[in-house]
Amino acid sequence: MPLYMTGFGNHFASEAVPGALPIGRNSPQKPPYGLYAEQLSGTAFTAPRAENRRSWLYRLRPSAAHPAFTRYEGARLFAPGTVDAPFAPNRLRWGPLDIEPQDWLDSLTTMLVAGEGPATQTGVAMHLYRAGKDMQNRAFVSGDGELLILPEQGALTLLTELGRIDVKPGEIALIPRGVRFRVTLPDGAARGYVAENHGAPFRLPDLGPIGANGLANPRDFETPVAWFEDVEGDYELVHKFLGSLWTTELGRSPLDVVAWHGNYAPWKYDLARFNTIGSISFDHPDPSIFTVLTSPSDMPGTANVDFVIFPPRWMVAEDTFRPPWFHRNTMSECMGLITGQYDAKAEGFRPGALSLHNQMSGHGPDVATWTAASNAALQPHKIDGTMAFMIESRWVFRPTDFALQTSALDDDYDQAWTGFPKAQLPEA
Ligand SMILES: O=C(O)Cc1cc(O)ccc1O
Ligand SMILES: [Fe+2]
Repeated sequence: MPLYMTGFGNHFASEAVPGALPIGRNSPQKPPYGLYAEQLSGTAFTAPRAENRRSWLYRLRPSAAHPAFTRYEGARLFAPGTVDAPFAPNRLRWGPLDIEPQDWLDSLTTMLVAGEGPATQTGVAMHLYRAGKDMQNRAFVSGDGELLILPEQGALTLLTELGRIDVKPGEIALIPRGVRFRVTLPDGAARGYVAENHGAPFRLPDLGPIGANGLANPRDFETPVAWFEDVEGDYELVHKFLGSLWTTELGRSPLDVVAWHGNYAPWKYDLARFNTIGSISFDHPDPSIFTVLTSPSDMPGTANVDFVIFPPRWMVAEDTFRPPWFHRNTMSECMGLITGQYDAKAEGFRPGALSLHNQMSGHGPDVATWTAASNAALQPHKIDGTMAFMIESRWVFRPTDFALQTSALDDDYDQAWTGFPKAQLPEA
């Protein structure tokens, strides 16, 4: 069982071998045991202290020691670029994809990309994974963004440079940009979502009048203690860089960090710990009250990407249409479902599915949901056994070729909003 240290963005210190972590300085002339000191910077050296993120790693060999990268030919559906042709403002929805025999890396399938991407450090990409075997003797790293991993089926073990994380459906994990890792599957197969954030690192949202507590509380984020594998021999490293994949042969495991300290580290979080807040009077509040994490952009209050969840919660609002209202939004909304049913869609949105409501496209409850909610007795009611999520961005999402061509694409999604009766005005 991996061990964890708690707190979002804390300055941690951990050693897998006693005496491996230098005390009182980052880069001694001779680190303990001949380890190599390496700084991993997740923000500019000069970022303000409250935003500055970096860790110091003490490893068996420097990560600089590797031959040149060449083009990686696996993971053919991962990061292949988006469609250049004019893209209609249609609402889109995809059913879940089947699990494949590949490992986690090769199963990654890019569906949507918002923003310009890694070259300008803006936007977010939505990938799906559907893996059937362990990653062995190879590791992956994204230089393009941090990876927010959302399991939907099957647990994952994330073996990272900074430690081991066990994560299962209902929990999420984050691998910072530049951290190397491999994935094994304790349940033999796994499926889920990955949001790759190309912009500013995710942080907890401000709470404003909510106060000092609530939503995702910092103490519930768990970062693993130092762990390493001492493996010599064939070992591949696949590196994602500017949207394409590159490979090199290391001859050793890159997961060889014996000790580390700092505040740039992977973590996991159990979504059941989210302190959900909602209306106790009337009206359906804006879903920003469900923000778990936010990546700000240069426009105040306008996220590069927000990660928002729709957890189990009580509905008690009076004289209110309780489900999400009809709306059009300058932000673009991509949604997924971990378990249960989503309260805006009575039908057709299954766990593992994905939906897209881009900037200014009209959406909201489907006809069945609208009919039921307009006539429901407004007793206190618990929405239970569900976990939907939204990746919301100020940038428009564009689909990949695969996303537009797969048979998982629902060719009838507009049907969700047909058949609404016309409002009846009083006779003049
Ligand atoms: O479109 C959606 O289903 C997401 C959403 C949920 C909600 O409660 C309010 C607004 C909103 O965009
Ligand atoms: Fe919406």
